[in-house]
Amino acid sequence: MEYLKIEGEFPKLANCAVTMGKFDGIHRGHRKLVEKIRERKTLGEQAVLFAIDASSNMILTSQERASLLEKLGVDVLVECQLNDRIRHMKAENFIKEILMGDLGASYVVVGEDNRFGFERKGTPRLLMEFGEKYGFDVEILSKEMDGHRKISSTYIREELKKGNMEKVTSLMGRDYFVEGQVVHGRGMGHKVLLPTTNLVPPRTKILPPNGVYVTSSYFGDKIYHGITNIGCKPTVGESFIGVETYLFDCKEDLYGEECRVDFKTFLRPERKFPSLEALKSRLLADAEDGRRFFEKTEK
Ligand SMILES: Cc1cc2nc3c(=O)[nH]c(=O)nc-3n(C[C@H](O)[C@H](O)[C@H](O)COP(=O)(O)O)c2cc1C
Ligand SMILES: Nc1ncnc2c1ncn2[C@@H]1O[C@H](COP(=O)(O)OP(=O)(O)OP(=O)(O)O)[C@@H](O)[C@H]1O
Repeated sequence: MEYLKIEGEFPKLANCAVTMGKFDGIHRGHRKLVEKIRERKTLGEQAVLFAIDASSNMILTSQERASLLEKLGVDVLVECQLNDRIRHMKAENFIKEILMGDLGASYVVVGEDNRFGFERKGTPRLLMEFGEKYGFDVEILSKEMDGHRKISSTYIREELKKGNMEKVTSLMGRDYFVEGQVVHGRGMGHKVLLPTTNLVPPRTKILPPNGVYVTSSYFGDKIYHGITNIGCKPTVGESFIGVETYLFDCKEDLYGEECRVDFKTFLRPERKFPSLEALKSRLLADAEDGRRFFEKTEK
């Protein structure tokens, strides 16, 4: 996949099947659109996703989004900040200059409530009108629903903030995850408590509430189940919010390895314990809860 981060001019492409939007999370709705541009590859078109990039509070970092889109078969990811040029461009000019002019769109697919251009005046209907006039295909998709509510990045962020990981998984069609390199903690874990892997989550990423979660950690193809604390370890005091996992039945040294932690369910809020012994007995009870979760789901 070509990953183009636009600073100024757009690239000149041709014969493209394009979808566009903010695309944070690549949730089930987004994937319907990606599937459509992928299908058009059989007609010799390139599958192009035009994504407006936000810089904070993201479900996925830009890099995580890019690697998911690559796996889903997108040929070109065009990523652009919501800068003054884009913000102030009239919807008609956005279609003519960027979609038709730069991206050479022969097909455009968006969701039924998609808005673009200055004052968000661009609509699916406007795209249809231009498509008919200038000869490119336009498809408008109905929204993928969760009961009566449309699936959206906003909805997923709300559920993430509540720690409702089961709902997040169902809306995304995949578990929420945090990726990073295993770094050294203060070493107290394996000396006094339990051995753990520590990750520093990316700054731009939205995190569920501080607390303990049942998780699966991936190191390449290798998977370990476990329990993860998100927080600043109030019992011992840490200055930043970390993601710290106790992996079940793991004897390996994993420092320096790249890891992805998938979140399954919330167990309890993070707490300040009166002693490390009290924390340790809670951790052992949490681990039992975590193991029971997997015993149930893997039956
Ligand atoms: C599953 C899990 C749950 C945890 N829960 C808490 C907690 O509720 N309160 C707390 O202060 N620290 C909690 N911790 C963090 C411990 O304090 C931490 O493992 C210990 O301080 C070792 O940190 P270190 O690796 O930086 O030495 C938890 C850690 C794990 C792995
Ligand atoms: N549930 C859905 N079903 C089908 N298409 C969707 C769905 N959600 C978004 N889309 C479409 O995907 C593209 C990108 O959507 P975008 O990320 O901008 O919106 P969103 O997911 O609703 O997020 P937000 O809550 O930030 O508005 C748009 O064309 C949009 O209409």
